[in-house]
Amino acid sequence: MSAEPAILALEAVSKGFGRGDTRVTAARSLSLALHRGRTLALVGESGSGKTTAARLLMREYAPDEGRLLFRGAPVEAGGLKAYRRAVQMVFQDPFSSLNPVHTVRYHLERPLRLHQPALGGKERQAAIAELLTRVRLDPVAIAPKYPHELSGGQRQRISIARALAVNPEVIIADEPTSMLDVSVRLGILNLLNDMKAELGLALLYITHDIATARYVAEDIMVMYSGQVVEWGATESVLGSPKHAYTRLLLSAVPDPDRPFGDGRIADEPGQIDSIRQRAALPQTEIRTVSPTHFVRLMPD
Ligand SMILES: Nc1ncnc2c1ncn2[C@@H]1O[C@H](COP(=O)(O)OP(=O)(O)OP(=O)(O)O)[C@@H](O)[C@H]1O
Repeated sequence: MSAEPAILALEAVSKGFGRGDTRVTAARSLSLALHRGRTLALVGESGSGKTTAARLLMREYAPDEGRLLFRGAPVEAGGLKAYRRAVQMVFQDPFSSLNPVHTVRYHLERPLRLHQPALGGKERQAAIAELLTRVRLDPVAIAPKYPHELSGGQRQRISIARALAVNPEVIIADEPTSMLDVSVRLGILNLLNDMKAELGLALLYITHDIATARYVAEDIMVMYSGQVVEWGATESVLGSPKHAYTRLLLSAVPDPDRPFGDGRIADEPGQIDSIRQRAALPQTEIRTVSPTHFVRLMPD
């Protein structure tokens, strides 16, 4: 955890969908805070509420209860433009997040035109080259290409460059490597780590893969059924997990000493699901906990 004030925070936020018997509570009194130069990993199985948390942070959903705070204050209507620039998202699917009819240059030109209208043509081209270099791509070779001419890893690098084009303070990366070949995942995670360090970004790294969370995040939050069951410094949470569900997620990693060893990363959602079913973790045992106080709610 960091002593610096949070750039972005959810404070006791709840969000549900549907009505009556079919109502799903996707976030229950969820609190989290993102700090400059730090990564928070949000970990949990499919359906635990990770993407809902991301959408609440992106202001795609309004909370039913609780507050979103940006630099310590609620976002007013007048501050929306600054907020949209400051908080950027990198999506899971690099294949659908780029427009197939436009070149890489176009994808980077657009946010630059929108958020830095004072840049002249030459300056804008220099900014595009700088962005591509920053994400470790060759500007001359890559700028004129179309998305179908790029690998999945290269596309995800373009998505990251596009997010960086507006000088964000926060990047929310929702499963940014899960659709990529195992061989390029580590490169993308390293790039996100480098961007955090070089640009002082606050990162929210959403994943169902606890092994990669350990690799990129200073802090970790484990979600189950819409609520946080455990959080803290990554090394202490994963080194000595207090909650049975955290231990289950850890047990799905084939070899904790070699999380990237041979490509057997535990990133199949079904794998976690089946472990939960085998252990018969009861949904009813999960109750709302206070955002700063996490206890073992489930039997060991
Ligand atoms: N727009 C929506 N309408 C109705 N239900 C929703 C909506 N979005 C999410 N849910 C439900 O809320 C719960 C949490 O979903 P969410 O997508 O946040 O989980 P997740 O942890 O991100 O899962 P995944 O890893 O599969 O993306 C699920 O039960 C889901 O079905």
